[in-house]
Amino acid sequence: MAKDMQIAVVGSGYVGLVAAVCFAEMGHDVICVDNDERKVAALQGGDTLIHEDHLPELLNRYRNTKVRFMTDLAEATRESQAIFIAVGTPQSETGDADLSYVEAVACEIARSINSYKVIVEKSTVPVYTNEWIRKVMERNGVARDLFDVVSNPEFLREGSAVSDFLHPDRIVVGSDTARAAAVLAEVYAPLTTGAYYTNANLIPGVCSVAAPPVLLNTSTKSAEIIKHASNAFLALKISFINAVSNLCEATDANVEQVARGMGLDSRIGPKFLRPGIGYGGSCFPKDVAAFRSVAEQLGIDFSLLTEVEKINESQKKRFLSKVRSALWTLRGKRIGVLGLAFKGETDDIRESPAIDLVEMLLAEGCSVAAYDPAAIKRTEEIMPASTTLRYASSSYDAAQDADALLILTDWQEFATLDLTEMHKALRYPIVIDGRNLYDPSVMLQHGFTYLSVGRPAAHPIHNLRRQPVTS
Ligand SMILES: NC(=O)c1ccc[n+]([C@@H]2O[C@H](COP(=O)([O-])OP(=O)(O)OC[C@H]3O[C@@H](n4cnc5c(N)ncnc54)[C@H](O)[C@@H]3O)[C@@H](O)[C@H]2O)c1
Ligand SMILES: O=c1ccn([C@@H]2O[C@H](COP(=O)(O)OP(=O)(O)O[C@H]3O[C@H](CO)[C@@H](O)[C@H](O)[C@H]3O)[C@@H](O)[C@H]2O)c(=O)[nH]1
Repeated sequence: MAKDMQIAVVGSGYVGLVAAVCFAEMGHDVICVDNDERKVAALQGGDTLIHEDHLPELLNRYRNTKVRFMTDLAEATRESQAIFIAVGTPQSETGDADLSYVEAVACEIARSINSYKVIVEKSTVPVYTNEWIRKVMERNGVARDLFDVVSNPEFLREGSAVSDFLHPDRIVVGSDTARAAAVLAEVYAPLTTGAYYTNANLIPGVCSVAAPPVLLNTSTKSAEIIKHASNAFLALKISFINAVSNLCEATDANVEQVARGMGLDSRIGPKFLRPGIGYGGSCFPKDVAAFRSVAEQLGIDFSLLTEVEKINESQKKRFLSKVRSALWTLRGKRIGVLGLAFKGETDDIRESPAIDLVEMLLAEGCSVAAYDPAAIKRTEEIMPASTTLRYASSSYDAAQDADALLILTDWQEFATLDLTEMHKALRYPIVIDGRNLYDPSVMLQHGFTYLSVGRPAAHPIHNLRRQPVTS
């Protein structure tokens, strides 16, 4: 039964598309619906539209067979047992999650429902959303025994989305009825029983050695809160280490040593203790704001989250001050920038701190040559090239004749630059690294002035003159 369950996924953005092809990989038949006709046509033709490891391979394996893409939600509703809603829940002006896309989908399901369905919140939504979906269904005349609403939050990260989906730490199912919980248990059975991991056709590097994930059954409200609380806690961890990194800079201590010393305590753990230029992306900024807003509406003081946001904002300004401290004045300076995406291995630029920094540099009168392995096309759409902004063809092209090179995204390829080439390309050998990709002593050996986050700066003598390369 689990092998041939018919599932609908509504929304074929990041989460919807990854969920659709991964459900197919788990053995299910999937209809993936989007109201963007252009997107549906591209997906039918095999274009994923996003840069994500393993996604093209899975899309091509299953498109138009086990995964059908369409715009017709009514048909998808009628044919499926479980309908996963994975549409956007962007931040509204007040900080709340804008749930209008979720509501529109619920209304459309209500119009076409013909037998018992489990409606699954896969989008990140605030507590009580399941009750609102229920109300929308009932207001549209759907009998209460024709549906259940379940919360099944998604924890995948961009850049490792397929691997995260097929090999999650936990699968949270918030359901208030045993009937709906049983349907979700069946959907995820290939993972939770471990059966999927014995498949001979596993994608190399994704799931070869896997302990089956824990299936955690909770109430719907608890599941909704688990998602917001998890993202807010991870954001808090990042802001905490960023604040600690500032303290390290003020005392000439080294945040990497401090983070390692903290992370070895198993109660703290080593992950999400990388300092940088602040968190970004389509999730943390909006989800922290939405969680804060939920607390406010419930009359609960959660000003800790306001502090998390404040530290995150100030981290970008602090990085700009670091650039100023290395270059004295900024007007007219030529800056090479490595990285536009909000993190490495993705072309997503939503709420990217790198883009914010490029905007700040341009506002200061700098000219910028920026390079990113995958995100230039998307960036050009919101920030076209101009007399002061050029998109470079490589890291070395971005560095050519620049007064300083900034590393703003943690792409793996930026951690393995040819430092001798880079030194030759730059007008002054100054690297300001917002992601701590290099060992300061190695940069010093190569003759760079090297500033990073929360670690003592490396300054060769006569650091503002071009230095001979020593390696
Ligand atoms: N991006 C992530 O890494 C991630 C991870 C976990 C959870 N989430 C959550 O998942 C949700 C989706 O995020 P995303 O990044 O995939 O969003 P996205 O913007 O990439 O995709 C949303 C898709 O929904 C489609 N859509 C909107 N209204 C529709 C409708 N009425 N019918 C059919 N399709 C419709 C849009 O055309 C779009 O393709 C959000 O709530 C987000 O917070 C995202
Ligand atoms: O130690 C760290 C870890 C991350 N970041 C930054 O934090 C942001 C978010 O990174 P990450 O969490 O890896 O990426 P996302 O794809 O945004 O994933 C987060 O948001 C998703 C959407 O809700 C959740 O599903 C994931 O579990 C959650 O990790 C990025 O700007 C990173 O550069 C740091 O600065 N330091």
